Amino acid sequence: MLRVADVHKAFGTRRVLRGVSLRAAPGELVGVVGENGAGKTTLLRILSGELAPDSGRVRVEGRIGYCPQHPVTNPELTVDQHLRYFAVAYRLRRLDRARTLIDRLGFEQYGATRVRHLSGGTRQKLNLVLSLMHDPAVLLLDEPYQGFDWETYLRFWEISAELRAQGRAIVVISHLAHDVDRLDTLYQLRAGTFKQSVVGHGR
Ligand SMILES: Nc1ncnc2c1ncn2[C@@H]1O[C@H](COP(=O)(O)OP(=O)(O)OP(=O)(O)O)[C@@H](O)[C@H]1O
Repeated sequence: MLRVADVHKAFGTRRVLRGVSLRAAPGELVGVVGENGAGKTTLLRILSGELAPDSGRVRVEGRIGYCPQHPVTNPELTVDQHLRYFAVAYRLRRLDRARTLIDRLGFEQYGATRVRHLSGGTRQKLNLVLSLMHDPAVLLLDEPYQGFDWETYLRFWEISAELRAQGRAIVVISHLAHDVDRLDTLYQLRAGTFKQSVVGHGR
């Protein structure tokens, strides 16, 4: 469960978020849209705890999985080294879930490849797996399918639908109008606040 109430954030004189409130319940798939520079990434960084809001409340129940807009990977480490590194950070004993996700996203052949030799789309697949491998209760995904080919894009939504059915709360930043049908709730960020619509087509 994620609850956000009246969050404000300014950078200097630029007031990016001016009273943003949002809820994502277990089993709810929430989309956040808005123009470039509207403040979507800023909001997700605040929800993940990476950035402090100037004011407002953020309450998260359960573990977070955060897939940031720009991969957090190290170009010199291999895919498998990333898995091991994140497994330690997440205190995971097994990598089964990460391996299953990698198989489903179709990059199992790159385990021993350094990230700097991966394509942009494959790097983004790894970024997504790193955010999901500990089975978080609350997923914060910032344009998670950037650079994905069509098949992988569809696979991403299939995985999201399964996680929603398993009771995970999911917040996805999206640019694509045709994603709307997959969501339960859509928040449009405009002039620093939300306009919310219940779309409910996703089920
Ligand atoms: N660390 C920062 N310091 C100063 N300004 C920032 C910082 N981070 C974001 N901004 C500004 O805040 C505004 C919102 O940026 P943000 O990245 O949140 O937008 P966005 O909606 O995610 O955009 P996009 O769709 O292009 O990814 C922009 O004007 C940006 O320049």
